[in-house]
Amino acid sequence: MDPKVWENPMAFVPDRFLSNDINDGGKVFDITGSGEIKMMPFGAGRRICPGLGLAMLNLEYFVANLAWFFEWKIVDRVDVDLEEKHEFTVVMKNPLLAHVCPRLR
Ligand code: HEM
Repeated sequence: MDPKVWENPMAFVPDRFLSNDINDGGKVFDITGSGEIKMMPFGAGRRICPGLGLAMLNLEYFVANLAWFFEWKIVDRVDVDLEEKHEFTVVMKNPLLAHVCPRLR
């Protein structure tokens, strides 16, 4: 992949969360801010969230279930737009529109 795409924080490159370094063979993305700070949803340092491990397990389970039980489709003629805006936190400028249907068993 072109490294310039990788460096653009707005580009849809979920693989960036597999590694801190595209050449290191899949080391896990550091969300603890112990090396460099790229993303620290649980804070960093001495007061880092002690529930980090529990929260990550739950989030993976939650997202896996959303993908397993529902079919997700974008709304016709509305592209996914990753542009952001600053409110209390950073949010999507144009919220994601999706059709969500239960998968038939
Ligand atoms: C997605 C879920 C969660 C997020 C995003 C989150 C995020 C955070 C953040 C940003 C802090 C502040 C860290 C700092 O001051 O540097 C924090 C603190 C804390 N979190 Fe979480 N947390 C989550 C889940 C949990 C869970 C599941 C528990 C407990 C079971 C927990 C317990 C705590 C406690 C006790 C603190 C205070 C730590 C201190 O001040 O020393 N959190 N969390």
